[in-house]
Amino acid sequence: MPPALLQLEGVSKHFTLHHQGDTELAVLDGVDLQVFPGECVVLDGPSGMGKSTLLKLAYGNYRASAGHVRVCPPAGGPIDLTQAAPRAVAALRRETIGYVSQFLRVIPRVPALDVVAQALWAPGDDAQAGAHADASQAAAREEAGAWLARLRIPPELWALPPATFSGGEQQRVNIARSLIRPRPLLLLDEPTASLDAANTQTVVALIREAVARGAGVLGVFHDPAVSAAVATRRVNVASFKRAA
Ligand SMILES: Nc1ncnc2c1ncn2[C@@H]1O[C@H](COP(=O)(O)OP(=O)(O)OP(=O)(O)O)[C@@H](O)[C@H]1O
Repeated sequence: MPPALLQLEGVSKHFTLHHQGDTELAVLDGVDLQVFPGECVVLDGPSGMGKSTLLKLAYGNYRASAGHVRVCPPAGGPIDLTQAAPRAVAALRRETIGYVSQFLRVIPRVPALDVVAQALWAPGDDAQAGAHADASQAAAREEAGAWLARLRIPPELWALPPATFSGGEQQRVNIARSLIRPRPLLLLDEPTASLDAANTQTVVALIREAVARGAGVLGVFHDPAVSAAVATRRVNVASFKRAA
């Protein structure tokens, strides 16, 4: 069996609510979970159980209160996000982990086409001049255009910054930006939440294509039909609760 792309071992996450007398909120406890290449693990469980929190732990947005969160990059051994330096986390996010949330973090004044194409540029490309950087940026923009077209963003919007786009348009730009680079591990937090039926089907197809090329996917889907269409395995987050 190939090594796990993501391995959570004995992971707990508690929040300290400082504005409520430092009350401890225990959200996840004893999480043992692995994601392997070529599978789509769907996280189930009632609202507020900790599904998004688990994805944020796997992306390094939240630091685990206990345990280990290991991500395996294409070259080299696993890296423990609970101990990794910020530079190592940034490299993992660039090359190994794709994360789609419901919201696009809008970058002011950057056209939608470049918001997507930038995910393909080599680090520093945007600061470099010269024929090589120009050619690689042109190729990245061409590929970005193909992704935006597939996700039905009209070409007249490509040159505009997405700040004024509709919620569904912003979400599709976000999906294109997060998936255009074929990273091995994808974390998807309700990626179809504000999409119409046609775009939802496109995203289902994109997820299946990623799994078929060997990516490992860990996702949360509000729509049971989407979840059924992509899941190869299900894990109920309610099982990661401390016994009362
Ligand atoms: N940064 C934070 N600070 C304090 N509490 C938090 C924080 N993030 C999440 N929580 C709490 O952790 C619990 C789990 O939240 P989370 O968003 O992970 O649930 P979920 O299962 O994804 O819910 P839903 O299905 O409604 O999206 C909630 O009670 C939430 O209030």
